[in-house]
Amino acid sequence: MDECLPVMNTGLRGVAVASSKICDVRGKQGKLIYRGFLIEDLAQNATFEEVCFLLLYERLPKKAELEDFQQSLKQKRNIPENIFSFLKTLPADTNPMDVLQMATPLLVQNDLTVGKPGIENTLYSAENLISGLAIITAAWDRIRNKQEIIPPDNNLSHAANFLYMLKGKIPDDETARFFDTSLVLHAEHSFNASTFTARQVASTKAHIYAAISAAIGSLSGSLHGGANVRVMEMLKQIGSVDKIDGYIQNILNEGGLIMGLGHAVYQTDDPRAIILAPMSQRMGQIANQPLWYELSRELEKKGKNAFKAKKQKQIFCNVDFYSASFFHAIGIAMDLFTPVFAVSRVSGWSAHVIEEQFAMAAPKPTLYRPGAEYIGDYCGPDECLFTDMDER
Ligand SMILES: CC(=O)SCCNC(=O)CCNC(=O)[C@H](O)C(C)(C)COP(=O)(O)OP(=O)(O)OC[C@H]1O[C@@H](n2cnc3c(N)ncnc32)[C@H](O)[C@@H]1OP(=O)(O)O
Ligand SMILES: O=C([O-])CC(=O)C(=O)O
Repeated sequence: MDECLPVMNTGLRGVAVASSKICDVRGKQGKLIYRGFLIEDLAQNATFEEVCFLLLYERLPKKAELEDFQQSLKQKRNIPENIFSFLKTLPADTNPMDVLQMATPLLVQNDLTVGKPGIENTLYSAENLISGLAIITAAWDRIRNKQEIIPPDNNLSHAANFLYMLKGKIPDDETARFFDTSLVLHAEHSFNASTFTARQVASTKAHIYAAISAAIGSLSGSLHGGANVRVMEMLKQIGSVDKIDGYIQNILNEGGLIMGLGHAVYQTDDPRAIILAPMSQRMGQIANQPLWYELSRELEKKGKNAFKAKKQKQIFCNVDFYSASFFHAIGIAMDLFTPVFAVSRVSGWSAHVIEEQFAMAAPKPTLYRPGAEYIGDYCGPDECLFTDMDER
């Protein structure tokens, strides 16, 4: 290896690899900020569409701008029919994250701007992706359950339309608003693993569809967005409050993970979990299923205490801890939790792809290409000698 700065085997924790104007995560304080605005403020006051505009266009929209933006997203709900035909060829048990990752690049078909220079073209693609991912996710759930695909309802917001296309029923206002807020909460989180993936792909000058598809793959992992599914599996496995202690002891003794706890950046509770907890409680009450919130609440307390006793350090809730029981309460299938995360995060990923490709926060675009310390063989002081097959 030639001279390289040694930040090896640390997962790049604490290493800043780029400047960004999109998001600030202040881990010690538990603050999450999108383009200067606190997440608490956005969750309280902004719709998902407003947040998408903020992330993509760097400021909150004026009324007319928001209306145009909403209209533009609605127009892009009509994805090419052959995407549905493709989905219908897949086995019904295909993982929805794999489906989303496979189908996302097909959205390129109704985007004549791809490959053309100019930020306005990539912004068009970003809107196409924001609309498209929601449609694909809802349609796949219908197709795999042998139900008719529901056409979009352009009187509905992005959040309400997604739930409508998923279930065939227009959600009540409270559910629609809560779901919209959950999309706001999941939209952006600086250089998390999937966003870094998207930016790295974008840095090669690959188009935004390639970057988003790669990011979906990255999000699917159980240490990242895929944790929300594992949280729900864990809650189901525990099943009742009296089983929590035993579950925790087993998991910690086996060196396993309590899903939804721990974070690479936050050293306090994730502000999104703090907002999601009462939303999960409320939706659980409405669905007449208070158990999952109650289990989560107890598991949080007991899990944190047991972790402290075992490791002599604290652990905190991340976004996936309460999103699981929240999504469950509003009737979203467990294996759709991570696709729903992607349906929201595509907005943040897109903003990052644009920032990366158009050097919006840096002097010029740069290809990511870190080094690695080679610790493999040299077969002696120099390189190995190639041996013929029958001499090995
Ligand atoms: C949207 C998101 O991506 S949010 C994260 C979603 N992921 C999860 O919820 C999965 C569970 N959590 C984890 O695996 C981790 O906390 C991560 C990957 C999120 C963050 O990890 P890091 O901050 O890098 O911590 P790291 O993995 O080094 O763990 C530090 C120590 O805490 C332990 N630890 C971390 N999280 C947990 C957990 N949830 N349960 C039990 N132990 C844990 C580790 O085993 C490790 O122990 P050790 O020091 O004895 O080896
Ligand atoms: O920032 C991270 O590492 C993970 C996370 O919480 C997110 O992507 O929302």
